[in-house]
Amino acid sequence: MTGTGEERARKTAEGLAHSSGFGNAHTSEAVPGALPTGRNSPQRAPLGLYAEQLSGTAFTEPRAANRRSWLYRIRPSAAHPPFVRADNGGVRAAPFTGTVPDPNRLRWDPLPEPAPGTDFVAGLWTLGGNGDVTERSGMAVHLYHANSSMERRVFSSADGELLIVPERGGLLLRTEFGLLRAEPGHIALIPRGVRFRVELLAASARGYVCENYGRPFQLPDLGPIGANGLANARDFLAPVAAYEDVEGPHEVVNKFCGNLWTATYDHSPLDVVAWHGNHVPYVYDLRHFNVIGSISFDHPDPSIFTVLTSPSDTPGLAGVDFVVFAPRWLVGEDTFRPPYFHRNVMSEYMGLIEGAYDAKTGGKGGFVPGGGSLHNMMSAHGPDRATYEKASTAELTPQKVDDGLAFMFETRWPVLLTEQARTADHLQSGYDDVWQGLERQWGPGGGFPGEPSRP
Ligand SMILES: O=C(O)Cc1cc(O)ccc1O
Ligand SMILES: [Fe+2]
Repeated sequence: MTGTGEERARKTAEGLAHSSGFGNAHTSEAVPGALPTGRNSPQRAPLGLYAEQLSGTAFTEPRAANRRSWLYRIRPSAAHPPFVRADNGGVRAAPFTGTVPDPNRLRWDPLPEPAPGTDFVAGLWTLGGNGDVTERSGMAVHLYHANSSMERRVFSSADGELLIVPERGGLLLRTEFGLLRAEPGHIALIPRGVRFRVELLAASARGYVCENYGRPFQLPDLGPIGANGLANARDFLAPVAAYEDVEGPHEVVNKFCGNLWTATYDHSPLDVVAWHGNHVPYVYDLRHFNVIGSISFDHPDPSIFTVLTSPSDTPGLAGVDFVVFAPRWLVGEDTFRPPYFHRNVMSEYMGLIEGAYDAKTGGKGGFVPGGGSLHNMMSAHGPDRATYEKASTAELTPQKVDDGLAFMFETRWPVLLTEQARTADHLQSGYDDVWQGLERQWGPGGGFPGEPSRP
């Protein structure tokens, strides 16, 4: 092969084939006849392959929730030497007990430049989270900043599902199920336990990861919205089978109960020639999100922007929701149109993929792409002063909000910080100031010009 790794990866990523539909019973074979028909585990799997089941839910979970796939591979995953502990780098896991839970509103700038040769795994940096990996509950917020492709090395998390949100630089994900390309503006969803290698499609790559320790993400119910809308199932793209038949050492990095472990296989573990099932990775282009909103008055709660939800045992209470603030029209009459002032029992981590967010000022020291904010349980937040002043006096003509793409990981439990997040140089100071100067309007002479004030 010729060309740089980056060029090779880009060529491979072009024109990828997919199998579409969230939650479908997908089937795929890279070689005709590799996928058995009529049964999962024939006495001898076709073409000398080994059959292996990968279970994402307990065998006995209800059919609607059950996730599993059958993989037909050159060597069974079981053929490996012992895993040994590896350096955790910037990766941390729940329970997050390293810092005192902090009720303050916090905001970070983007991660600093990584050292040369930092791949996706080495570039992972945990901000915080909640729950407990050993109990399969809660979530973690990670960020990544990488400048190198993974080589002869794959990663998987036994602790949770990985929802990857690229902000800068495309990723080619070589998974056990085949190839996916995730550019900024897309999300990638890697189910628990699925092995994958990340190759960069640009000189560097930056983004966010929600590690969902709880029940797998699913599309939210639509209730009165009807049978269509928000994220449509057909826009989620699974890969088609594509296998590597490569001998020689390959490092498998396994995140298990919070620590990184590594074992060296003597062949590529991405050797799946055919597969079928519904425990599969996906990419989804957030531009396909069908935004629903108010066409009369008032600002609806952002739950209408839910792309994916990880339910808990309590109906309507998510372990974590992934919510996107995509381009949309605002037409509400007599309405304060940006996000309202609020205190929320849920905790909100927000990131910005591009442009600006309509509740916050961008630019240096503001809410910027690659940065993030944390508004923990019951912390008071909402539009900053500049946004409030502008929106409360704006002329309410129809307005297109299309200068940014923001998202939120909204979780049922407070997000507790890692020590590295609490002490990071890129933690902004003075975030509280954005709500300073919201002067009283009540009282004689107060109120808006031309409107009654208290006598
Ligand atoms: O705090 C935020 O910016 C997120 C958010 C957006 C919105 O439209 C309503 C509530 C909310 O928490
Ligand atoms: Fe909020």
